[in-house]
Amino acid sequence: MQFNELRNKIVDELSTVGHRQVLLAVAGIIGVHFVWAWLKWFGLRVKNAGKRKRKREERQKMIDIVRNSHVQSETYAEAVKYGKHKHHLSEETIDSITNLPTKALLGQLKSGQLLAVDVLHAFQHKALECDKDLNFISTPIVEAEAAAQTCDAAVKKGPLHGLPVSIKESIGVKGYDCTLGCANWIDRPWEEDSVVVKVLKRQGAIPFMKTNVPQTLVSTGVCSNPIYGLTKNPHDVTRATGGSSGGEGSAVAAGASIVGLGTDVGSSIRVPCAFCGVYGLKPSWDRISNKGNHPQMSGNKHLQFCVGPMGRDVDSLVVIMKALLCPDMFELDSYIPPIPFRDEIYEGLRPLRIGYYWNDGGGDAMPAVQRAVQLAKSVLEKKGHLLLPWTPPDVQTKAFEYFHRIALADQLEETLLLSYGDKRDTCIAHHIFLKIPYFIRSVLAVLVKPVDGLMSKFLYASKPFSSLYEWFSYGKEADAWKAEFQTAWQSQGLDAVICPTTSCTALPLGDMADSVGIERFSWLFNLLNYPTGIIPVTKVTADDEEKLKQYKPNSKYEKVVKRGCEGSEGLPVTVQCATLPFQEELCLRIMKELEQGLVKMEN
Ligand SMILES: CCCCCC/C=C\CCCCCCCC(=O)NCCO
Repeated sequence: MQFNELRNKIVDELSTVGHRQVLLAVAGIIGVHFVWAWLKWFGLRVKNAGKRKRKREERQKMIDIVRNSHVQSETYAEAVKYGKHKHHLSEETIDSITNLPTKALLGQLKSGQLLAVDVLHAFQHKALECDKDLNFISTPIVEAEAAAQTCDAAVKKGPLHGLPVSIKESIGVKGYDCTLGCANWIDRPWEEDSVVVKVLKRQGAIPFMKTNVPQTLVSTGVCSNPIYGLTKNPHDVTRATGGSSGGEGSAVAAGASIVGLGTDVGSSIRVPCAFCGVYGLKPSWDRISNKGNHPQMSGNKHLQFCVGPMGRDVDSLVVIMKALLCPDMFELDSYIPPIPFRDEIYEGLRPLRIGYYWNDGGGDAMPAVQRAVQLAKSVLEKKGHLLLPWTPPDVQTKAFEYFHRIALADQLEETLLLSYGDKRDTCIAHHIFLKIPYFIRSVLAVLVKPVDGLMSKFLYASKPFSSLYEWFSYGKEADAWKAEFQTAWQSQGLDAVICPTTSCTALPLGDMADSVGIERFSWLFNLLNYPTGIIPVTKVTADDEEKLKQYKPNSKYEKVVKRGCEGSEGLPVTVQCATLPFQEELCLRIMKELEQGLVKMEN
């Protein structure tokens, strides 16, 4: 039959059926489509619930394996009785090992004064004990035992000989899932270690646990997901750890890890450092390899994610950076510029010009945070540097829009897909806003503006791109603004800036820490791609609490943050130090001087 004949036949047939029946048929087809899609979604939800339960059981089994290999006994003779691999460390010894500063621990491991196996057992023991209250372990790495034994038998000792390190869940470790707290990624174990894990192992480090993350990694307040649950802050278990490297922050702050690896695309190393009071470094893009990690958010070349160390002191960050910046890493990932750690910059003595601020044009940080910046300023002045007040240009206007529009360019579609058909954690509940068509969001932005200026700004800045041309043009505009920013920085002759990490200390769990904007002060350096380090400088005092009472909030955000900071006496307060791209060594130098100056002040 010819095509025309067939078409005429169909038209004839349809004309006898009538419009009503046609409409009914179309509605039926659409209905079946939706029911089918819903059934598929529902089936996935049921399947995912089962996968999550099994994963939790598996985690418990792994914890038991590690726990059961630890038989506590006071004497070595008893340990021998239990078997060669059982640990024989008393609580006292465990404390003395786990409390050592990184350099001292490495020194004792290298000299043979401490065995890698004992050090591993001490940290495993401490981690398992602390985890009961804090829940920072997503999974122990059981191969650590064999690695420590191999290390003890080795003749050649690497720079990180026997150093136990913790690894964020999203970083690839052979044989282990990178779920990001999403059931869809359960049972997809990594076939290979990521480049950073390979290099750390080759340098003698012993990865011994993977640490928890917020579901999808796109939460900077609360670290929680439906597989492994909520991670708590060791300084106050009713407060958030920050995210997304919250498991690392909690573990390091608890003393259960001396140093670990986190990732940061929009503050994820730095907010947990601030909330948990630990040291951290977000390097420039491409200084440290990202190859072999979970690819979430890695497709957006205007905002790339960085792997960086989080640790107990500046030395821990330095030893990890030195170990990673080696020919092995440059060979395993040829996209990384082969720039080794430059001791001459880290150990430099040149007096520096450092800008400082606690208001980026979007309101003052909380009083304790302002005091922390002032404290850092006076310590650095005593070290001989020139500190200048500086307000970075256009942060709350242009930069806010550039960062958020670029970060949300795909309307979080990749992120929402990760948790499709899965239970969604409350820490990412607000992501669903991006499913509302933009024209409705823009109306909402106008309506909420009088009561919540920040939410209104978020809603405006979530504007999607209508074409690739618009996306390319916007990228060029953002690059031009970055160049202007660099000019403003260089016109002051700045080497670095010191500013708050975020405007508050650790916020209470619940709605408050789930709210948007926690990454205030830190996202700027993702947009700019400037290396940024976090240094704990003080603790909230009674006087800060008094001043907080007088703090006049100018927006709903400041009101929320002020309320969250109430009752925070004793919580750690950090500052942030940023330098120009690829100046990680300079950033670490300033952090080290600050750390030394603060210790001197205490004594
Ligand atoms: C309309 C309001 C919804 C806004 C929700 C999103 C809020 C902020 C924008 C993106 C922030 C990115 C945070 C990324 C955190 C991070 O660094 N993750 C680590 C990935 O390695």
